[in-house]
Amino acid sequence: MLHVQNIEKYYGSRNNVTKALDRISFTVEDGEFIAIMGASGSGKTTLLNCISTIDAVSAGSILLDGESIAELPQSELARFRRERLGFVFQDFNLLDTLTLEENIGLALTINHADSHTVQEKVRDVARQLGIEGELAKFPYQVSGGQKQRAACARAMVAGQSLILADEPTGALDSKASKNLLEIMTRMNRDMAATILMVTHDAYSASYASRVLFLKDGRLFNELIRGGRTRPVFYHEILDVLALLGGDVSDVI
Ligand SMILES: Nc1ncnc2c1ncn2[C@@H]1O[C@H](COP(=O)(O)OP(=O)(O)OP(=O)(O)O)[C@@H](O)[C@H]1O
Repeated sequence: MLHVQNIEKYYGSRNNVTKALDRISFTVEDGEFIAIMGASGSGKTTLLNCISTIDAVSAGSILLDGESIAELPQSELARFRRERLGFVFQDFNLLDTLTLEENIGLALTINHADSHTVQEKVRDVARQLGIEGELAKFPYQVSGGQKQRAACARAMVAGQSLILADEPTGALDSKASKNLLEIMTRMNRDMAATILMVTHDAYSASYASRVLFLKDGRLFNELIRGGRTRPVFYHEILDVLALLGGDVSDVI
C-alpha cells in the first residue's frame, strides 16, 4: 500500500546542505504495524513529514495505494491527508470546544458526509474502542486513556489507509504508554489499521510487527518480529540499537 522509493531530502542551500534522508526505500503492506527508530537527527520526523505530504522529497517517490504523493496538486493535499491518512499526535490534539463525537467525526464532517453517516461511523469505531458511552462529553470531562482512544478513533473513522504516529507515547507515563500501545495493537490486529509509528523508545517499538532503523538519514537495518514474543523482540531491538552506536542512551 505504501511504496517509498529511493527518496532523498536535502535542507538548506548550496553552502550549507543537510542531507536528512539518503536513498531510503521500503514498502509497507496492508495491515502492517511498523515502527521507525533511530537516534536524534537520524531523519525519522523528516521521513514521516514526507509521507504525510507536509514536506516534499528532493528526489525519489512515495506511492500510497498506487498514487504518487509528489504529483498531487497543492489544492488536493488537504483532502488527501483527511481522507487517506490518520494522525495520532503526542498530545492527541483534540479540540476542547468539541465533544468526543464531534472531534472523532471532524474529517467526515469537513468532507461533507451526511450527518447520519457521520454518526453511524463515529459510533461504530467508538464502540470498537470502548468509548461509546463518552461521546457526548468534552475532552476535559474524560480520562487520559479515553482521550487516547478518541484520538485513535479519529485517525481511522474515515477509513484512512494509513495511520501515522509521531512519538505517540513521548509525553506519557509508562502505564498510559502501555494503554495506548495496546489500543494501537487492537486497531492493527482487530480493525485492520495499517500503522507507521516513529519512536525513540524500544519498548514502544516492540509492539510493532517490524522495526526500521535509521542512521544518518539511511536505512540501517530492519527487524521482523515474526513469531517471537514481545519481550524477546524488545531485547533484539535493544541489540540493534547498541549496534547503531552513537549515544545509545539517546535512543532508548
Ligand atoms: N527544516 C529544516 N531545516 C534544516 N535542517 C533540518 C530541518 N529539519 C530537519 N533538519 C535536519 O535534518 C536531519 C534529520 O532531522 P529529523 O528531525 O528528521 O530527525 P529525527 O530523527 O526526527 O530527530 P528527533 O528524534 O530529534 O526528532 C537533522 O540533521 C536535522 O538537523
